[in-house]
Amino acid sequence: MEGCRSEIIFMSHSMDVAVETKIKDDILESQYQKGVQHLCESGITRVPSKYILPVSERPDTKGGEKNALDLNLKLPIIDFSQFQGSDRPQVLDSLAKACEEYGFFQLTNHGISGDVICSIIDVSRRFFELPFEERAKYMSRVMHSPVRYGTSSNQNKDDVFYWRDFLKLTCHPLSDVLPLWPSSPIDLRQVAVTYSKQTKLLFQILMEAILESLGLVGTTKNENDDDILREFEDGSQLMVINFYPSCPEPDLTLGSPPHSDYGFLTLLLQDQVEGLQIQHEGNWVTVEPLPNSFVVIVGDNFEIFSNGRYKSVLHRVFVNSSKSRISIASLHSLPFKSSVRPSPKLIDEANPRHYKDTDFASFLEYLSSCEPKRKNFLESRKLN
Ligand SMILES: O=C(O)CCC(=O)C(=O)O
Ligand SMILES: [Fe+2]
Repeated sequence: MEGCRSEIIFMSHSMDVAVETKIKDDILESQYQKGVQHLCESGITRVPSKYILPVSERPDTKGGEKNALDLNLKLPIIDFSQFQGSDRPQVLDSLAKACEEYGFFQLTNHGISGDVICSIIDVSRRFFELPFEERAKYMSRVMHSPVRYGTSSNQNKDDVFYWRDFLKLTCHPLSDVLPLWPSSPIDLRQVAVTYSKQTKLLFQILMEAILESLGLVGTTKNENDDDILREFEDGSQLMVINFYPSCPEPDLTLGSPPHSDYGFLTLLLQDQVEGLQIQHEGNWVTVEPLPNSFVVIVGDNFEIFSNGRYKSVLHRVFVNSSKSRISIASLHSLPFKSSVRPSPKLIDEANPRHYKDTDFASFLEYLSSCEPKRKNFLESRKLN
């Protein structure tokens, strides 16, 4: 009898512990869902276990953190002003080489003024400095909300969280989405509209040049060649403002996991703080910030459209212990309802079709069904 009683007491005690632990975990989980900035404001001095990556995925392992100089690499830089002049054929060659070998390049002299660039970085910083309650108005766990303040990479799915908060703004069709954008800071809408319109235009001009580098549009244009360019006029555009607070133990975590971007091209603006790395020949290479330039990233849709000739590039973000970092990604693709498929002109006997058709709905389905790590979505679109 006595033994039985103590067993019951022991059981109810261990149940209390289990319930208590569960309640504690739930409270902590709801704290993490509020974002890294909120966590930092509570005065933490260590990285909570929720953000600690397995050793093999930390920034200083897995191929090592390298800069281009150590690897004897010259990361591609394209001077946009040369597109217009007599050097256009050579610049198109460099463009093709960058997209084939690296899946990215840095773009200088692109024509978007320093003022527009400073203003968007400045207003983004002010947004993340707002009181939490103001930012929280835009918090949503629904992946495709037109406006979404969130944290980590996929906060509904990530076991380990990443050291990033973000504000995602759908930019098209502008008149529908603008009233949903944050009304504070007071100048955010106006600054972000100017920035999104100018990056959209830059994307369209770049697309024309890149299609020319693939031999798909050119001096002898025909009607079909222009179809895709016309589709881009009404294409999708998403702006993601990323904020990476400084981190007390940056070696244990990442700001963003290795991933490729979904669309055709991403025009990425980074402030002067290092963090972005691209994967090249198995190494993680830091893309040093170049003042007033864009990092142009080839996305999954473009790899599919080019039938594998241009490569969507894996990239990730590391954080540091002294400075917060801001980046603004402008992601461009065809209209959400369009299908993306390899261009028929890039398919022949020697180079058969390598990818299935895809659309945005299947991407969203993929996102809600599994962890968006590495190149899995693109892998799922590959034939054979
Ligand atoms: O912050 C960065 O440099 C990269 C951000 C990024 O990869 C993204 O928003 O898709
Ligand atoms: Fe990205």
